[in-house]
Amino acid sequence: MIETEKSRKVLQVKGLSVKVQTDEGLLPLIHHIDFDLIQGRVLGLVGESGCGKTVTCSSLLQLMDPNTVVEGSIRLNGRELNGLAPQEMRRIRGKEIGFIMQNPMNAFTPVYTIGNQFIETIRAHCNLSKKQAYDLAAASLESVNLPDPSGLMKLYPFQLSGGMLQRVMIAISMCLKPSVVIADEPTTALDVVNQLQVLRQLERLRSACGTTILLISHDLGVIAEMADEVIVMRHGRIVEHTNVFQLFDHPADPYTQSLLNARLRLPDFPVRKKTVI
Ligand SMILES: Nc1ncnc2c1ncn2[C@@H]1O[C@H](COP(=O)(O)OP(=O)(O)OP(=O)(O)O)[C@@H](O)[C@H]1O
Repeated sequence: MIETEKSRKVLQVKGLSVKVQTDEGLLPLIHHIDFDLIQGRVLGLVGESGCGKTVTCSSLLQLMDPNTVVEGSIRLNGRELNGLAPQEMRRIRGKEIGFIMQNPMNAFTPVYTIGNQFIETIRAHCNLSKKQAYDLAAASLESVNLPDPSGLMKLYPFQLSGGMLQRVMIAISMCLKPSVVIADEPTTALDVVNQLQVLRQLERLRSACGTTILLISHDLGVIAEMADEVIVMRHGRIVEHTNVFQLFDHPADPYTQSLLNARLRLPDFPVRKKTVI
C-alpha cells in the first residue's frame, strides 16, 4: 500500500521483546510485539494490570532499568531508537517524543518553579531567548485553559493540583510539538472535571499540532472517547489490534470480550460521539 501523508507511520515497532534479568535467568515481559503509530491519530493501549503497558512505553522511550534487555526495532520517523546513545535519547525525549505520566508530580523537580522548569525545558530544545521562551510558555499555558499564566509560573509544583500539572505537561508538548506523545494513564489520578479538561487538551494537541498519541488507559470510557485504534495486551502479548468501533461492537478475542463485559456492567459507560478520521 502506498503511504500517504494521512497514513504516515511516525513510529514503527517491530518484534519488540523485553526481558528482565532474574536469578533464574532472563524472564520475558514483552513477547515480540508489532504496531505502528500513524500521524495525527490516537492509538489506545489497554489490558489488565501487569500486562505490560508501562514496560512497552518505557521501552519506546528507552527508559527501562539496566537489568532489562530490549530487542527489536523502534523506528521514529525512520530513525532506529533501540540502542541509541543515552545523550541522543535525551534529546529525543521531550522534543520528538513527549510523555505525560500518571503522577505528574514525578515529572517536575520540587525545588524549582513551574516557570523555571517550563522555560528551561523549552530552551533545552529550541534556540530561544529567556524572554521568548517566557512569552511562549505563558501563551501555551493560557491555551490549555490555565488561568493567570504569569502567576502560575511563579508557583512550585506542590502548589498545583494533579490536573493542573497534567495540563502544564500538555502545554510543554504544545510548545515543543513532538511527533509522538505517550500518555500513560494521564487521567487515572484525577477527579472527573480535571479528567475531562486533560482529555480535551490532549485532543487539541492532536488536532492543532497533528501530534500522534499513544494513550494507555485502563478506563475503556477514555479509550472509547479518544482512540482511533486500540491494542489489547495480555501477558506481554498483543491479543487484538483493531479500530475503536470494531473493538466495542465486535470484539474478536475472548479476552477483549471479557474486558468489555466487565466494563459494560457499570452504569456510566459513555457513548462515542466523534467520528474516526
Ligand atoms: N524492572 C522490572 N523488573 C522486573 N519486572 C518488571 C519490571 N518492570 C515491570 N515488571 C513486571 O512486568 C510486568 C508488566 O508490568 P507493567 O508495569 O508494564 O504493567 P502494566 O500493564 O503497566 O500494569 P498497570 O496497569 O498496573 O500499570 C509486571 O508483571 C511487572 O511486575
